[in-house]
Amino acid sequence: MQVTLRAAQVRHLSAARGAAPTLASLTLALAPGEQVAVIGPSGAGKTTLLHAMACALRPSAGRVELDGQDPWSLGAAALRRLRGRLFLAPQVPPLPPRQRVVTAVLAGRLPHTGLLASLRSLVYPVGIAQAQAALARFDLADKLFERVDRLSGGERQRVGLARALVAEAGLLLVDEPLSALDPARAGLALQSLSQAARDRNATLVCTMHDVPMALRHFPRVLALRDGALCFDLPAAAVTPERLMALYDQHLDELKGPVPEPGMLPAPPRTAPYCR
Ligand SMILES: Nc1ncnc2c1ncn2[C@@H]1O[C@H](COP(=O)(O)OP(=O)(O)OP(=O)(O)O)[C@@H](O)[C@H]1O
Repeated sequence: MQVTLRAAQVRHLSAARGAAPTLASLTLALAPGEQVAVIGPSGAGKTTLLHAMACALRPSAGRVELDGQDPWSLGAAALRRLRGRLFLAPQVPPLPPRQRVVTAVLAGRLPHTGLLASLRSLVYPVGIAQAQAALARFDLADKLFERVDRLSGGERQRVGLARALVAEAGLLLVDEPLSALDPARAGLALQSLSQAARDRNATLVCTMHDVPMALRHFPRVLALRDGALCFDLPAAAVTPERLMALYDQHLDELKGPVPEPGMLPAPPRTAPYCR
C-alpha cells in the first residue's frame, strides 16, 4: 500500500488547549512494499504517526492518503474496508485473558472474515495450520493451545506479532515490536515481520527504540523529534552525528555505541535540530 502524508498535522483530542500539535506538518511518501523504521526520543510522536497512518487519528490539517485516497473523505463502509486492508500492532497487544493463543493469532484475520464466520471461529478456529506456521516464525509453535494469560510478556508480544502474519494487510504498522524481547528473539521477530511483508508486497512501518537494530534491519529510517521529521534517510546514511543530534538530551535512550560528545559539534538548540 502506498502511504502519503502531505503537510499532515495531528493533534490529540485530549491535548491541552493551545498545545502545539503532536505531529507538525509532516510530508513523506512510502511506496508499496517499502520497509521503514521510525526512530526518535520518547514523546517524539512515533506512535501518533502510526495511528495517523492507520486512520485512527484524523489530521487536523494537511492530508494522509492511502493508495491515493484520503480516508477521511470516504463513507463509513468504505473507511471500514480501507481499515481492513491495514494492520496496526500496538506495543501491548490487546489479548483477552483466558483466550487461547490460536484464537488470538487468528483474530488478525477478522477484518477479512464475515460476522458469522468470525463468531464461529471463536468456538471452532479455522486456519489452525496458518496460526501454527505464524507462531513458528516467532519460535512459539508449542504455545498454540496455551491460554494467553499464562504467557510471559515477551511471549504475549510475539503472539501480537504473529497476528500481523495472518492478517491479509497491505500495510503493516507495528509499534515498538521488540520492547519485551531478548536480543536473539528481537532479531528473529524483525526477520519474520520483514519476510512476511516482502512475501505479500506489504508496506512495513515499525517504530523502534533500538536504533542499531533499526539500522541493521530497515533500508530506510524516518527520524522524528518533537513531532517534526528530522531526517528521512537510507539506513546507510544515518551517521552517529545525526543520531547524536536527534537524541541530544535523550542519549540514554540511544542504545549502542555513540561517539564521544566532545568529538562532535554541539547540535543547535532550535529546530531544525537534525538536518
Ligand atoms: N491520547 C493522547 N492525548 C494527548 N496527548 C497525547 C496522547 N497520546 C500521546 N500524546 C502526546 O503526544 C506526544 C507524542 O506521543 P507518542 O506516543 O506519539 O510518542 P512516541 O514517540 O511514540 O513515544 P514513546 O517512544 O515514549 O512511545 C507526547 O507528548 C504525548 O504526551
